[in-house]
Amino acid sequence: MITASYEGDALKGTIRVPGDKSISHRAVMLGAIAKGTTTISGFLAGEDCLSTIRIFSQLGVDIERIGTDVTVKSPGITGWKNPVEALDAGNSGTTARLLLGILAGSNVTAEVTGDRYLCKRPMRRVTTPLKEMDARFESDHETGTLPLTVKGTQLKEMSYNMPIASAQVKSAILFAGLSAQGTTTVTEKAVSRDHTERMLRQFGANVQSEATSVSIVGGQSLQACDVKVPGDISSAAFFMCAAAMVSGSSLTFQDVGLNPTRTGIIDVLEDMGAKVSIKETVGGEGEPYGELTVQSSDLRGVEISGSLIPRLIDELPVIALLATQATGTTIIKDAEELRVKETDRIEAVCSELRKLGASIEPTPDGMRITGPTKLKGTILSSHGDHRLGMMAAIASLVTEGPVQIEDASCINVSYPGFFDHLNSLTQSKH
Ligand SMILES: O=C(O)C1=C[C@@H](OP(=O)(O)O)[C@@H](O)[C@H](O)C1
Ligand SMILES: C=C(OP(=O)(O)O)C(=O)O
Repeated sequence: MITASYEGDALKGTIRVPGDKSISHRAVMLGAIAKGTTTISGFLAGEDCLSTIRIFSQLGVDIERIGTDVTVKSPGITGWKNPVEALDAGNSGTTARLLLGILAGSNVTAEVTGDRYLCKRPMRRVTTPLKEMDARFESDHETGTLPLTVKGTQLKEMSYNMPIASAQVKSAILFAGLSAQGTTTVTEKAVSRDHTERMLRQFGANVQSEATSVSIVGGQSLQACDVKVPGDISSAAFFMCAAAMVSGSSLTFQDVGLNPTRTGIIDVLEDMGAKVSIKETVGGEGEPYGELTVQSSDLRGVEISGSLIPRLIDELPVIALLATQATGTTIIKDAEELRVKETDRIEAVCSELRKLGASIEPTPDGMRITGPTKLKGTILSSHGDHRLGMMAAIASLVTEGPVQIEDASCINVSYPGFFDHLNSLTQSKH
């Protein structure tokens, strides 16, 4: 149990959040598919991305990590070997789903598993379309969940209309398409994060994007390269929301990722009345990043829905907290995907924020929050979900009395050093 006691502390200063989780996973994966040496700087050494490193090491890729610098030396996908033990993705949905797509067209047979949370999350969203490409999966249960055995085989092309906006599903199919015969196309209902497409191009692949469709020609080989990972805007979001809601705050984020498919949080903060300024340093085909400053302000409730949802899906727990401090009602809809994350984030966010006295109601595809409410500290559970754990810690900035957090160690999944940053930014006597 961790006690978070930061009542009313303004956040001030400059922060560099750890590397982007989605980009770190993909850098290791593409480095492992390409033959040769890939270097990664700014890698996120959180538990999820360490699971990805461990798995590709088991497949025979030589991966060395010193802090946030990683070197991937690979014989290329055709040189991978069958792992002796199951590939354990831990808590990481991204690792598991992208891996299923990559292994489907490899010449490896492997069992993929995960922790007790991941083994409950749906995998048919990737295995069903991959089977249309002739992928082979075996399991001794009918639930469509992990553990699953993949028997790599020659895949065929496919055109797939995705029923949900999910970068994990899109990426799994694009990775399978890379080793399939012919051209594979995926079409989304709304654009999800495009890190896979951008990084495939960085590794020399020809990937065509048009509106909500992405196409890849199979049989291309990738060229190892150097990848720079910017700071994770989904991690920064916790402190962005904190700075927006605690009076007297002004916080600057350096080298934070500003990929437009991820910046929904900035749009929402601005809509709610927060002061945000941006200095973009790099654009173009790689990953845009830059400097961002957030200052506190009076906030108002807003509606968050439609194509905005995939651009801020992981930020919704902390946005719900923020909405408790805004005047009026915030409505989050079209976000049913929250129900199949590390936990059911609609039920878990509502039940934890209610314990603090928030006025928040779950709906089938989101939540309704009315504010502003003066919250009161108590014991909260992370439900084993890193984003819930960080939401609870940030809540303690606006509660009367401390928040005690059960099972806070899961925060290391995406944000190692989170409490060190919180302590240094609040500059109080912690
Ligand atoms: O592709 C990715 O790196 C991710 C995609 C999102 O999941 P979905 O694809 O399930 O929406 C997101 O929630 C997850 O944290 C990371
Ligand atoms: C949902 C998340 O990740 P994943 O799906 O990779 O477990 C997350 O980081 O909030």
